Amino acid sequence: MILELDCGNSFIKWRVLGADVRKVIGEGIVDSDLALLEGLKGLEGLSLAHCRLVSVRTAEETEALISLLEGAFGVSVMCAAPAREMAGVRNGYEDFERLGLDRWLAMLGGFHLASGPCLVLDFGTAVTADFIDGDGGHLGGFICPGMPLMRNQLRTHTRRIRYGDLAAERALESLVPGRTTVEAVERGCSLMLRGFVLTQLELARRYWGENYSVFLTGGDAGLVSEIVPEAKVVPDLVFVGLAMACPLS
Ligand SMILES: Nc1ncnc2c1ncn2[C@@H]1O[C@H](COP(=O)(O)OP(=O)(O)O)[C@@H](O)[C@H]1O
Ligand SMILES: CC(C)(COP(=O)(O)O)[C@@H](O)C(=O)NCCC(=O)O
Ligand SMILES: [K+]
Repeated sequence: MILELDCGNSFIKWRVLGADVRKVIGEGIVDSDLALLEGLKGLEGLSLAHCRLVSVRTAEETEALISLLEGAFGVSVMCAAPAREMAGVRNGYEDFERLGLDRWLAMLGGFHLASGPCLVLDFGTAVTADFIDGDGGHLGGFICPGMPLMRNQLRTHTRRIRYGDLAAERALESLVPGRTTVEAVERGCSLMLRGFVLTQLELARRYWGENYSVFLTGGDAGLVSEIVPEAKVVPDLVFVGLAMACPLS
């Protein structure tokens, strides 16, 4: 079995693949290392032969997680590392090591699935957009605050914006002008995301006309998917790239 981990700024996404790697034996989204261990220990018959991981956390946090996993399961952990070029994609950053590894892997996955020009949009703590040309050249990208950051900035820096998670979820059932604070904020932030997405699509059209693929990934991809009907929603896009960057043989 193979354990795959995507350690983002807010959550760790994990899954366990079987001997037939097309079979997902278990998966989850957790907010701490300990919750990850608990989730894994809850899997019956778990026997890990390999583990591969991508992290955008600090080296210290990532190393702590790796020792925890090595101690608990006796596996060695393979980590995705920055590269100038991989699987036909050329990193477009001036300093290739500075490009977020989750972005890099999602790009590898997207270009592999599209075999052509593509726009990769990831909706996590931050929202990122990356443009990959038909020849695999990364043209660059954009980073802006994601839904959790936008709403928390408003909650933190104003005195009268306070509401709970359940109300937030309900508020997003519609996008008409809000009549309560929670509706006004949640829908306002959701429209900011949609505006960002529409601008990215415009830029993609300027580069490639109609001849390009769009991929949506990250926990909040569902907030924008209806305005991009042509997009492929691929929740495990980072894992697709992770398998390419950390092959087992
Ligand atoms: N099952 C889930 N658990 C936690 N967050 C989720 C879940 N499904 C969707 N989300 C949304 O995903 C967002 C986090 O996205 P994610 O891609 O995990 O971020 P990051 O990679 O930065 O940790 C949260 O704002 C939350 O609204
Ligand atoms: C942009 C990010 C914060 C996104 O992280 P996420 O929202 O997925 O947790 C991450 O990819 C990162 O730390 N990147 C390094 C900076 C850069 O890509 O330029
Ligand atoms: K992420």
